[in-house]
Amino acid sequence: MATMLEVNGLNHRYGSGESEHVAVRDLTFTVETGQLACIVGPSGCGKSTLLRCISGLIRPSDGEVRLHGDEVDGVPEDLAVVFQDYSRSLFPWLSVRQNVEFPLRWKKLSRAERRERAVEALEWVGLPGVGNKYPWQLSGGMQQRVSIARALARRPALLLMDEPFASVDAQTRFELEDLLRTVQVKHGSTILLVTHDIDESVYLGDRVLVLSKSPASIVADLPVELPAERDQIATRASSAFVSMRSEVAKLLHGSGTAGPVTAEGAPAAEDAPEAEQARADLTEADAAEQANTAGEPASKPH
Ligand SMILES: Nc1ncnc2c1ncn2[C@@H]1O[C@H](COP(=O)(O)OP(=O)(O)OP(=O)(O)O)[C@@H](O)[C@H]1O
Repeated sequence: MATMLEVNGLNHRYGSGESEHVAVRDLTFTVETGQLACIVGPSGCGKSTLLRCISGLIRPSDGEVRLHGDEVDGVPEDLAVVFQDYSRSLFPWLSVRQNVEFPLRWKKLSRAERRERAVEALEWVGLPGVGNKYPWQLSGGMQQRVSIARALARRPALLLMDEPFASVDAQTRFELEDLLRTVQVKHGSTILLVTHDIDESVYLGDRVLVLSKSPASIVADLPVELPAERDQIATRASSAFVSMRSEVAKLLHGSGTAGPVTAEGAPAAEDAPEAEQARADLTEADAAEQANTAGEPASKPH
């Protein structure tokens, strides 16, 4: 399998002197073509900073990022990003189809080709026939599907997703997770998805990269040994899923002492404090993310 993304010795510092803050420390990893890699890390560890460096939105203090061998220096044309906050990334005054078509304006495509791609991408995400509606006429989950369609319509070499399902209800989240895996398997997309939800990282990923607390460094790079076809109920109840989720929780908490998690998802009694702490860290991260989505490029399609 060819390598799509290479991150070599990446460091990023904000500020300088006394106010210097190291957000990312010495990150090195690759993502292979066609892989869905999940990055999971605690709140504030530097996940978004890492994605900003990969997407060329900020220049790393040290190290390099390569996309299909080319050094990233500015936002690559064949990279797309899906953010958590769909309501700020879709243009309310454009129809759904026009939103999906919008970033294609910069590609050498005729109007008919742009329209064709938009219609096709909306079909991929299960939204045929809504092209003439406006985003605000759709549910939150549907709006996020439109954001995903807009990213896919560009046929990106790499799709970056920053907590893409953190703002929708649990049922919709499950549907969108399944949609993403279906689209990825069907179209061989290469995806790097950041989340602070352990279960989501294991359910979605072909691989899970676990980050440390701030500054982010890689604690583990784990292959997900689950069948390619996943099911929200059967997969999550399987022993392979439960054991991997427990391993990731232990790594995230950093103690390495948290014990097994029961098949029902509750930590085994003697290990409850560690596992619960890991979960609490992540719940806190969820709350912080919901409360503060500032800092992401607003109203700008990617
Ligand atoms: N522009 C900035 N200037 C200074 N510090 C920043 C800036 N952006 C982020 N930071 C700091 O860098 C650290 C990492 O932030 P980042 O947003 O990358 O983390 P994160 O893991 O994505 O957080 P969360 O899980 O809450 O989304 C934090 O301590 C944050 O305060």
